Amino acid sequence: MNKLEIVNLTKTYKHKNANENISLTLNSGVYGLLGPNGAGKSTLMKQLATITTPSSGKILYNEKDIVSLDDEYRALVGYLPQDFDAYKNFKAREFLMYMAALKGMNNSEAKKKVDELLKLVGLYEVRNKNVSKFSGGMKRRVGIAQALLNNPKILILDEPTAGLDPQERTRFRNLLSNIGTETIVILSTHIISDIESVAKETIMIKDGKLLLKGTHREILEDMKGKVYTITTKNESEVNEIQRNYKVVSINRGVEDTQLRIISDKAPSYENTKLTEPRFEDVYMFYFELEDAREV
Ligand SMILES: Nc1ncnc2c1ncn2[C@@H]1O[C@H](COP(=O)(O)OP(=O)(O)OP(=O)(O)O)[C@@H](O)[C@H]1O
Repeated sequence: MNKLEIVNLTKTYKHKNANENISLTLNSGVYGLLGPNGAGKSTLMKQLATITTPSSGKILYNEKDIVSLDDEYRALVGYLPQDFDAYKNFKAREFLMYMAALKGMNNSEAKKKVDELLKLVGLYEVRNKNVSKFSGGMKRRVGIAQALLNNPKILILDEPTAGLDPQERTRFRNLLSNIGTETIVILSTHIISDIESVAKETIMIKDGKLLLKGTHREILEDMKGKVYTITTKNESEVNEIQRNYKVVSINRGVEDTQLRIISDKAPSYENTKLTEPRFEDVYMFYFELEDAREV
């Protein structure tokens, strides 16, 4: 069994609820945590990683409260914080060996694991280079490697793909699909395509509250009948549509302009077509345009 239960979790900072009454059950597999800035993703992850304690509610691992499991629980967790920064004066391998020692691994076990992970994240060739010389994406990969040192049963990754280039992102996705089978992986991101390709379920939060949790297919099913394309040659119509609807994208062609919009009711413009929802539409439906544009 590998089960995390989050029960009515609330975290209050001063007078603000960063998380409010969140209840979720998670089993092995990859979960994508999606939400705009300030939604409460990092706060939820910090509580799962025991970096911060809940104001109320509880977290159970295999039916036991993680507070009472204490170090036994921590030994099962790998965590990549959002603001992860490897100690700059360390070389990559040296840093991972140091982290392995902190996690209580013996030297020969650590050497084997560190080299394995350096290869896995594609940093083996540069293992003896100073982390300070690394790009943002390479530093992130060091962070991912340190989170994997103890073969975690629960892997918490706060924006793991921030700063990764497309090639690094693909490598990361492949890596995740290999570890996801026996580990509970929770990853937060603003990048919808990360979630589309690796997550078995998506958890969406906004203003600290759980909006929905479901498989890709379930979430898209809910959006059916709400996404339309409108094609027009009339620029004032384009402006009017932008004022009145949630617009996911605008394609300006030579002849005409096509808008992709979200609406509960069919718009009455001449060239309107109901279309199949995509994940970016879901994001747009629940969150705001500025975030959707980051995709
Ligand atoms: N230590 C803290 N003290 C006070 N308020 C905090 C603290 N940490 C988070 N908050 C507030 O709690 C809310 C949720 O923050 P959190 O960092 O969890 O969001 P997030 O979804 O991870 O955002 P982002 O995508 O920008 O990282 C925000 O309003 C934030 O300002």
